[in-house]
Order: sequence, then C-alpha cells, then structure tokens
Amino acid sequence: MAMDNKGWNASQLRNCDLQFDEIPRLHHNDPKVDELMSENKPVVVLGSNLAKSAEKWDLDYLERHMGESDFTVFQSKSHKFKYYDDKKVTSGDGFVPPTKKLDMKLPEFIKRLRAWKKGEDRLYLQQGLNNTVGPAIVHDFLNFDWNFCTGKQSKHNWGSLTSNLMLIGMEGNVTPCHYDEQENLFAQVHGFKRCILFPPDQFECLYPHPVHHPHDRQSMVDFDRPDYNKFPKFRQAKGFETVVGPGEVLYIPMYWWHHVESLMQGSYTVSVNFWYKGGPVSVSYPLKGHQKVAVMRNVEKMLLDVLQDPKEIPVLLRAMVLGRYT
Ligand SMILES: CC[C@@H](CC(=O)C(=O)O)C(=O)O
Ligand SMILES: [Zn+2]
Repeated sequence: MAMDNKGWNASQLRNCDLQFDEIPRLHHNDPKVDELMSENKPVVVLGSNLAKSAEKWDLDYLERHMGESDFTVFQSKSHKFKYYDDKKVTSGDGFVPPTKKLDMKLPEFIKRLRAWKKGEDRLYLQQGLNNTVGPAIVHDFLNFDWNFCTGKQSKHNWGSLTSNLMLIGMEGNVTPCHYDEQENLFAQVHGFKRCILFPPDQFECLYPHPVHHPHDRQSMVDFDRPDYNKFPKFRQAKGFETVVGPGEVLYIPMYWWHHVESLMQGSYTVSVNFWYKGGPVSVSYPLKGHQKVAVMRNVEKMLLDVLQDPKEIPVLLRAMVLGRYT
C-alpha cells in the first residue's frame, strides 16, 4: 500500500456518510493552542514531549516491562468496542453486553495480538496506569512532560488529574462515538488513530442512550450503517476529524463527542490519555452546549428518581412540552 508522507493513507479510514472539517494541527508553542483550549475547542498539539518517554513502548518493550499483573482487556466479535457501564445493567432489562471484559497478563495479550487473523474476535487492552506496572514503565511515566499537561491544567482551570488510561489496540479497532465528562489530553504513542469529534451542541444529531442505560454517554447511531429512520438528524451532524500519529496530542474537550478508530491495515496502536476533572462552572446566558447537556443529564436523573419507571419519563416530558412549548 502506498503510504503518503504522513505514514498512512485515506484507504485505511472507515467509510462514513458525513463530511468533516479538519481539527487544527498546531505546534505546541503556537499561542492559538491555548486560545482554542480556552474556548473548549479541540486541537492537535504537535512537537510536545508530553508522552515522548513512551515512544519506545513497542510490544517487545511492553512485554518485558509491564510487569506480571493482570490487565483489563476487552474482547469483541466485531471491530466495535462500545463502552458500557456494568453498574447500570439491571437483571431482566435484556441488555446484551457487546464486549467481554477479561483480565489478561500482557504476554498472553501480545501473543494473541500477534496471532490475530481478520474475522477472529478482536482485543483491546484498556488499563489505567497504576503502580502495578513494572519499574521501567513507572520511570517512563514519571518522565512524561508533566510541565506541559500541568501547565494546561492550571492555565485552563481544569480540576485534578483523575487517571491515565493506557490503550493497546489492534489495527481497525473502533471506539464508537461517545462523550466523557472529563477534559482529555489524548497522547498517541504508536500507530495512527482517526478521531472524529462533534461539539456538545450536536446532542440532537447524535442520540445518546438514556442516562440510566448501560450505554449512557454513547451515541445510539451505528456510524457504519446509520438508521436514518430512527435517527434522521444524524444527517445534519457537523463534525471535525484528524488522524493522530506518534508524538501527537489531541485535546478532546469535556462533553465533546468522539469516535476513535485505529487505522485499518495499520499497525497495533498505543495511546495514553490524561483525564482531568472539569473546572469550576462559570454561568453566563445563554448556557453553552456542554452546560445544557449537563442540565439534561440532571433532569433525566431526577425524573427517574421520582418516577422510578424509565418508561414514564418520555410520557411525562411529552405531556409537559407537546402542544405547550411547541
Ligand atoms: C477509551 C478508548 C478511546 C479513547 C477515548 O475515548 C478517550 O480517551 O476518551 C480509544 O482511543 O479508542
Ligand atoms: Zn472517550
């Protein structure tokens, strides 16, 4: 396959009906980086050393140094790894988990990753970095450019760092479109990932599952085969995209929707994210998109609390709105 000078080419991207604008790709010293971050807009930061100490994290190195503990590995019969909150699975609700959550030692994971053939179940290691990893990985972790990310944390009034998720994925793996309630500096370490982002105010075009559902925060739309009868507004979604490669950092603002795919016919991918709590809420009217999402989440939670039966929520909301606020 002819690689463009970027190290990948468009044939490695999955088909999507929508057209996207490009997410800006700026040098870490460019003042526009902080301008965009302060406006809660995504930006790819080039040339930072945020996770430079991890650039040697290839499979051999990780196998030697990740330690003996079990790591969280998701297994999927398809290329999709749609997250679900097992605490929201209630017996008899008919929910069928789309992935299996396994505990696996790293050598086993790497053996299966190397032996994997198209069509077989896929694996995706998603493990919070903690003190169970070997000393060399701890050393690399301590050598992340903490001045860079802590600098962003304080300049943009983010809350505390909650976790760093290490991700090791197979070529072609997809994390379907969802939003997180945290600020995210997403450091790409090995291989290439295409990231499609939508602002929080596209809520109506992306149809998130109800808050009480195990797939809370995840879009109901299957990007591979959108059901335009059920989700007609998906056609109007206006997104942004980029492909991040080794050494590049994507700022994913809190509440921004993101779909992440490891390029097809590419190598395995390694990423490390930095999730920060949101900062203090400054209220000005009209509320921003992400603040309206937070309001809607609180209304859904309160209604379930008082009504108990989720089926009563749409009935009450329709009675409240249709013919009165329309
Ligand atoms: C969690 C998996 C996903 C990244 C992401 O959604 C995030 O960092 O918030 C990915 O890279 O596949
Ligand atoms: Zn996410």
